Amino acid sequence: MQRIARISAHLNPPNLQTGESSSLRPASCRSKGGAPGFKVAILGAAGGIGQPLALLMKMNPLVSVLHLYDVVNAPGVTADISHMNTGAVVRGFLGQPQLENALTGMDLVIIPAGVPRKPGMTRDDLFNINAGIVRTLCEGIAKCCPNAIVNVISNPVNSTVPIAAEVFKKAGTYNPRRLLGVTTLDVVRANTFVAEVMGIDPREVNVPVVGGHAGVTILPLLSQVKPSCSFTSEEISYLTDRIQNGGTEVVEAKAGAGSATLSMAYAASKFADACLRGLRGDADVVECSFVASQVTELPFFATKVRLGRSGAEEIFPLGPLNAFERGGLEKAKKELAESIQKGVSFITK
Ligand SMILES: NC(=O)c1ccc[n+]([C@@H]2O[C@H](COP(=O)([O-])OP(=O)(O)OC[C@H]3O[C@@H](n4cnc5c(N)ncnc54)[C@H](O)[C@@H]3O)[C@@H](O)[C@H]2O)c1
Ligand SMILES: O=C(O)C[C@H](O)C(=O)O
Repeated sequence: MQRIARISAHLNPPNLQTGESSSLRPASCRSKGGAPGFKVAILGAAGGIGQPLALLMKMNPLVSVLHLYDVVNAPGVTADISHMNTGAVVRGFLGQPQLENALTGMDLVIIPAGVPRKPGMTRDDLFNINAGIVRTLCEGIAKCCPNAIVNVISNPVNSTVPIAAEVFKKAGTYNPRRLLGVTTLDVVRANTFVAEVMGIDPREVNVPVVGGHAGVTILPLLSQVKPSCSFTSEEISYLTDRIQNGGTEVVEAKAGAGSATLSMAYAASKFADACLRGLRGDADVVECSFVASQVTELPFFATKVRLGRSGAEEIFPLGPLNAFERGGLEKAKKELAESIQKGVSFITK
């Protein structure tokens, strides 16, 4: 029987629509669902972030089912990823008519769908295209998997998270704990750049990065770095600037070919894994995320959050800030307030 399975894998090409193997396969080859675990969908799975993120989620032992949705190329990416001999069963979904099937039953939905920046653009320049994409996808989530945890990657995150919240409110499914803007790349960069300056292993560094995910709204709290470090004012100025402009550094280096994709897929997979560990009931799963918050007067703000079975179960306060960070916080709040309002108005106007 095993020999038949091996031969049939070569003879039966994947279904061109979905990337799943065709019905010509013998019953002995039916996908049975692999190991127990969580069901995860990636929306925008054929993109620069989506593809390496799909690869990393297929490698995650907590994932039993992986749905890959895109408006282009989903079957090819699905066929490719599905050959990896890891536990998750992979299914592909192509185009709007297949969105509902992609979302039904999902525990976690990750959204990297949308256009990336080119040199000279701000993240806010992406609003006109990405706002509508995020709205449509979130309408699908509200209908098909209203209890899923949602990780929003599409930029501008400072506006797309409020858009998602308003879509869910309109549908009557909003649970602020389950809507999480992904700011992990800021922390990943901060850890890397601080480790370079201090001459230590980046895996041992933890820099809280709060606020939002664009320019001055990205606020690294260098006074709270673990292990505790002291920096000169020159180092603080260099590190703050590099962390706030890390995205632009990559956009310029890629010279028109997009923005961060590989480091972002790493960051998104790290954050998704934390969400899944929280869903499993692990204790003390803490990551920074842009969430509905009462830490400041703004309705959304990124801080450390504790992830649990129902999403962001505890939102940590900012902790003690030095004068430099207090100044940065005021600048961040001013820009964030406008970006949040822009997202809210997109749905409510
Ligand atoms: N949060 C962060 O830290 C962070 C980091 C990097 C990039 N981003 C953002 O992530 C987004 C994606 O970046 P990328 O480099 O992967 O872009 P990309 O253009 O390579 O991929 C985007 C994918 O989205 C798909 N898509 C477009 N409309 C869609 C729809 N309606 N439904 C489903 N899929 C759709 C495209 O077909 C494409 O495959 C951008 O908005 C970018 O700015 C965010
Ligand atoms: O900079 C971008 O446009 C993409 C992303 O937000 C990043 O920080 O790399």
